[in-house]
Amino acid sequence: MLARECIVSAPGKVILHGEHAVVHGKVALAVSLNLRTYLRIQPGAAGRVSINMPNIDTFLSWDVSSLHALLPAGRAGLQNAVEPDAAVVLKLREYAGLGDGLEDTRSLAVLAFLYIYLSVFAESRELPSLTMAVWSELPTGAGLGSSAAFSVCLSAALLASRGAIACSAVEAGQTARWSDEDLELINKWAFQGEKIIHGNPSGVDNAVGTWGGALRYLAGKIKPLSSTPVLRILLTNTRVPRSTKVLVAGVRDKITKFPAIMNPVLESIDAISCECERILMAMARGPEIQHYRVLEELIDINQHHLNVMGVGHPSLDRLCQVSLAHGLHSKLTGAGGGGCGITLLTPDTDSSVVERSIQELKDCGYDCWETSIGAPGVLHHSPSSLTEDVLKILNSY
Ligand SMILES: Nc1ncnc2c1ncn2[C@@H]1O[C@H](COP(=O)(O)OP(=O)(O)O)[C@@H](O)[C@H]1O
Ligand SMILES: C[C@@](O)(CCOP(=O)(O)O)CC(=O)O
Ligand SMILES: [Mg+2]
Repeated sequence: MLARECIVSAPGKVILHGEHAVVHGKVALAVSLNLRTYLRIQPGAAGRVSINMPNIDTFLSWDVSSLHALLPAGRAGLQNAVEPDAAVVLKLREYAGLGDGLEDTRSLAVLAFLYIYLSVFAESRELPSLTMAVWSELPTGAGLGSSAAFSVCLSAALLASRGAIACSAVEAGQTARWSDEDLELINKWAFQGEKIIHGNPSGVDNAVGTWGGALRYLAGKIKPLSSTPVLRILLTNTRVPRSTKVLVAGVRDKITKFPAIMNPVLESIDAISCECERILMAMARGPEIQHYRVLEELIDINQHHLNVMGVGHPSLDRLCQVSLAHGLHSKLTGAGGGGCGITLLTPDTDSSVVERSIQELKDCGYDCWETSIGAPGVLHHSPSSLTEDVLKILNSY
């Protein structure tokens, strides 16, 4: 059996407030980014499954017949995306030669692919031969949700290829969205991919990757923030590598060790997200400079909380100091421990201040750029809707 061809993309995200706390049932506010992950599935060489992930320098190929032995027992059906079972994940690790306990970039990506591929096709009589290529504009492991964009793409492309969600041809030069029902299913399976990569994800990143735009996320409940003001944000990548899985586990340990100390911090972050949402709504009706002053204070308080939770890093402290020297307020975004931070630009920020801040942050060895937020969620592409660069990369596998 050959897989159907399918090209998809999904955006990264920025968490304005609520990272980590959202894993423990608190509110997070997140917005999609104009940086995307692109993934193409093609009918591959007969009897082979090949995956090409140039961002992480990983190129692997297996015999379909050998993958059959890995099909999970007790198949739950496509609508009930099942939690990755530890024994199943261990079996996949052994099969792919990844060894137990390996949490590196490549292992997690390979496991996420194998898990979603085998689960999505578990009920069909045959496993399809296919070639997958994935390319991302997002930095990997930097807090911008590359794992979720990857998981959303995997889920959408494999479900479409299986015929479980709509997969009709997209007109030349165009992209298409899926129905809400299809998006729900994409999101469910992407969440399972995130579970492999993050261990214990909240689901906010895959929700943004699936639906795009700005949203409020609380314990699995997604509320689109329909009327938000246009916010100008600087993104800074400290380029300090870190793993979301390790950082999320560290926060959980701290909460277990010091519940009476950490729970009030989580409550406070929840209140920050709620206050931020209230201000954003008021700004959508008529922005005033005082609103920006409140947003700046909320950023500062939250950054202190994130440090208390143990997910700060000297590189992020430096970002906050450099930007504050120019009157700008920053906090980490995503899992922290390095990776990216956001800086709020306000209407009274002079363009020369922005330019000087960007230059000073670059002088620290960081990447820094003004971003645009609110991109569409997962998209189905015609090949001609892709830029030449992306098409060239996907076509080379
Ligand atoms: N383009 C990609 N190709 C392959 N794997 C990817 C890609 N982008 C992300 N991943 C997977 O996601 C992981 C990074 O996820 P994570 O630590 O959550 O950081 P973030 O989501 O902030 O980028 C990588 O280790 C890798 O397994
Ligand atoms: C820390 C957390 O809140 C966000 C992680 O985002 P990222 O993987 O660092 O992009 C974890 C989660 O919500 O699953
Ligand atoms: Mg992630």
